[in-house]
Amino acid sequence: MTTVIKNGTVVTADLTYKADVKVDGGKIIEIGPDLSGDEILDASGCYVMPGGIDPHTHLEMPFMGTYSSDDFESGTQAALAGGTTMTVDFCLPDPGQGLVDAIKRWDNKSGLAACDYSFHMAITWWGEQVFNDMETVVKDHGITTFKHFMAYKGALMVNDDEMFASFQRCAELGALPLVHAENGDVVADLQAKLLAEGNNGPEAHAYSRPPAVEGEATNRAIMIADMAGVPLYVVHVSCEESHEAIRRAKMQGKRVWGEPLIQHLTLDESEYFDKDWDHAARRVMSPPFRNKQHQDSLWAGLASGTLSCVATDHCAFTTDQKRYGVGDFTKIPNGTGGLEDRLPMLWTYGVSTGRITPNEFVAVTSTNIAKILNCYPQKGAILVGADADLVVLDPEKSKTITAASQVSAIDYNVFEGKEVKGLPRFVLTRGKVAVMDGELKAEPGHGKFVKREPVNPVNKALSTWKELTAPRKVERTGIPASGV
Ligand SMILES: NC(=O)NCCC(=O)O
Ligand SMILES: [Zn+2]
Ligand SMILES: [Zn+2]
Repeated sequence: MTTVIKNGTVVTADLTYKADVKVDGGKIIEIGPDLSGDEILDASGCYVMPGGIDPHTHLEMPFMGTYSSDDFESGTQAALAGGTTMTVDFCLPDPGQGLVDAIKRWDNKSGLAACDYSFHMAITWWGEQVFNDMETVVKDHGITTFKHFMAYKGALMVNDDEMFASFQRCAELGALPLVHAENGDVVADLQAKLLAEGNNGPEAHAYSRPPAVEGEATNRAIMIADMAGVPLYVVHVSCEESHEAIRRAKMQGKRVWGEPLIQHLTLDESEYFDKDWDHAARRVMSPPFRNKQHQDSLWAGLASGTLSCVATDHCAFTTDQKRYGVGDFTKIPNGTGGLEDRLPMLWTYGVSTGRITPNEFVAVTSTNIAKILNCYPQKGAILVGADADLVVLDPEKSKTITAASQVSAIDYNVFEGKEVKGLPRFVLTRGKVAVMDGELKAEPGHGKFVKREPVNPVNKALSTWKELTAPRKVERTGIPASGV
């Protein structure tokens, strides 16, 4: 059966034009005027765009003594409700656990995904098995991105020598390292000091993670990636210090990409000073929300291209789970939600305000990450042959965000009360209509794993240049006899 999206304006990362889009067998089969088909979706007054790709989610993630409350079933339905048609989740091996073993757990969890998804693999410890498994993960499982936590000391954190070893392995395999950039040693010390002083509320979470610890770690990761001859992707860039490091690296010709979150772009540190403990704790995440100057820096990065993708880091804990940390802020599970709200919030606070253009909106919510993750143009494109992952966005449709009306399984929403404009009229996931006239019709189990190929052109260019400019032994004749 063919479906035609009619009378809309196609908006991609680089073009805006009037055309109908015809879909069959999960793929885009034709783009042009006056198309006919079995099912017609009227997109009058709407923009037809590639579905959002959220490169950073933690669904049913075991973390800080509990599990994040949105699983693949509720999380991917929330994603579709907001126009996101692909999520990339993090596979987390336990200490000492093999990487392939960890994938099995994530495969088991993802069976009820309603939209397509892929995985990043986290490097949570280092050893021969990890070194060997990395090749299997890339070649047999199509997971080509490896995350390194520079924070969460005593849990997920890896040290510089482990990171350097892993980055070099990524370079050999054509894979891409990712970093959570915060200096975990300094954070741990600051946490202990704050607690000892009786500073145990959620605001102390922000005090323990100042922008400087993020800036230092970002610089360090960039240097290590440069030494290893590999590109680098920095997740949840929240401040000018980290953005500045990425900006400088880019100007030096280094292949470094930065990912701000919709939360950091639109919510600020004043949330932690709220008198209501629950309100503040619900917003505890790492890195924490920052002030307006940092937000301006992130917006400028999106407009100028020094920051590349907007994600959510969706890691949703209920109020009861957050209360594990009453009396000790270090025990508040870190993470917030956003999957359902990323596109409408970015449209409202980015496009409607003139901070970014509609084409830039598509670039930072979909196309850029599809290219970085090497799944473009299967994903992130409106082209014949691409997957029919599409969002038909009505720029006039508005709503007030409330927890009561959300799809996500948690009992609050960090964007509660925000008025947003620019909502999906239709969402298609591989050709299947998951949002029909604004109503969610997602089908748990429809989602498929997206396998990715290693060695994208950036890795290849970088390794070619590194090899060409590598230090070389000087061949000499007439070397004098040793003085000994
Ligand atoms: N960001 C956060 O606070 N929680 C999720 C885990 C992570 O990405 O650091
Ligand atoms: Zn993180
Ligand atoms: Zn995360």
